[in-house]
Amino acid sequence: MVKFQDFQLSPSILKSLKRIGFEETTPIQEQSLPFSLAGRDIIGQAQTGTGKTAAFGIPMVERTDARVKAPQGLVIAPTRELAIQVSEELHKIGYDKKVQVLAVYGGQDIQRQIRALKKQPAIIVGTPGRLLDHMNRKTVDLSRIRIVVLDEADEMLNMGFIEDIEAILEKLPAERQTLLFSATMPERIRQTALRFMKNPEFIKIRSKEMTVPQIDQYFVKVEEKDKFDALTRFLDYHSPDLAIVFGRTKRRVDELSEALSIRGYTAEGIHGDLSQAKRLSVLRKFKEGNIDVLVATDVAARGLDISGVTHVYNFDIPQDPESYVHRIGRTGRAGNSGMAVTFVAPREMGYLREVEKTTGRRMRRIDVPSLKEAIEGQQRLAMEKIHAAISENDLSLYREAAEELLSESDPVAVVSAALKLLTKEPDRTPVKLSFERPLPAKRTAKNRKTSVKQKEAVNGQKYFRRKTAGKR
Ligand SMILES: Nc1ncnc2c1ncn2[C@@H]1O[C@H](COP(=O)(O)OP(=O)(O)OP(=O)(O)O)[C@@H](O)[C@H]1O
Ligand SMILES: [Mg+2]
Repeated sequence: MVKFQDFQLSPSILKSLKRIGFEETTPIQEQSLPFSLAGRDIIGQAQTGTGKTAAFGIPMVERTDARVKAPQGLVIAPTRELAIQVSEELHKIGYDKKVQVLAVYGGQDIQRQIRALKKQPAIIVGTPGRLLDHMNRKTVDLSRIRIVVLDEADEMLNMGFIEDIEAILEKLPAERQTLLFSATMPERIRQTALRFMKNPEFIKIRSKEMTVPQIDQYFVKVEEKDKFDALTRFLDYHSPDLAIVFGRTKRRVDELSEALSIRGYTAEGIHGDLSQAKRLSVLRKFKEGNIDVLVATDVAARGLDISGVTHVYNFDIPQDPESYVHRIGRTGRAGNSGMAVTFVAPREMGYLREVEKTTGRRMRRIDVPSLKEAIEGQQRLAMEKIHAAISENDLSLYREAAEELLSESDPVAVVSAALKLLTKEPDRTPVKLSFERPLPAKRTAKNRKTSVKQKEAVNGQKYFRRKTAGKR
């Protein structure tokens, strides 16, 4: 058991960590801190939800000098929501050291950001586009940056972002420290990364699987047209506390959240075409539990740390294995357990096997729950509500009415009626979803005859998707 006290950290940082409730290090923190605190460049790879933010946040706060009136630390993150979240965590770690942290991201009033940047915060967390915007306007001074972090590094060095990242890194002082973190790090991206680093230490937390063991992973084979009814069956049967449903496109997300609402679920969607205010308000409602189901594109796949997410449903199978790892990693965080169910159209089995090959873990096949199971799931929920009401409430005002009911009818009939009223029965209101073509078949052992042309089509599409992915 390694504690933060075992490292050479400033007393003010130890005090902040204690306030946050961090005492023991996670493996990535334990293994990377000796190098990062010594000023070394690092490529750090560790599973989702295992504390990579603090692994780079601690050395970053440690290396900033609150007396120097200039930004000294820079974190670049792929989405606005993640930039905000990371800035909040850095603020907590730097609280007792009085380190100022500012998030700059698109969709927020730029004048306001310019005013905040004038105060010379010690640490800036930003999305690439907005950072470049400030650099071009000369409203940010990066000449004193001593440490830069690419969070979700493989995504940042991929096609959608690489040019922006290069443009930003070029302008930073050469003698800076560079840290890269992600749960995934494909070899070709690692090669790209080396271009920006000085003799980096590669720290990979050794584990058999790329995903955390406490996420139960399942797949269900289902035709495109049957997917929505299958999803509602699962939601009824599992009755998740908080669930995220991932869809492939923005249109898909809009239609799914609409359709779920029609069937009585509290669901809302999040994707890159919504206003920033809307994105943030949806996310806030989800965190507070005012929405049970968040429907999202991959914009919510990486880095977001929302406690209480018990289930992830891949309504559409992700196109590449890395995306799968990050999506399901929204559950099972910080040692909690979770469940992930991936919907696979029959011709998409090749993608599933590819995911399994990358993660090193097999998904178990399950069937769509029956109507009976779906009702049972909701009944269980109603029963839990009754149990909770018994233990948490003063029911004395209800006793007389209860006794009256029981004297008039069969007790089992009374309770059955009460349960029925409390149970959300499966709803089959017809809904309309646009047909979304399953991914093109992948070459698998069984399917070796796929032509080169078809393979190129797959790759071409992948490239295209990646390119547009940058504009989320
Ligand atoms: N040393 C620690 N002790 C207890 N909890 C921790 C510790 N370090 C981090 N956590 C908590 O673990 C959760 C996950 O951390 P974090 O978001 O940094 O994970 P991550 O590795 O960056 O995941 P992802 O790959 O999804 O971005 C957070 O809620 C964080 O507060
Ligand atoms: Mg993270």
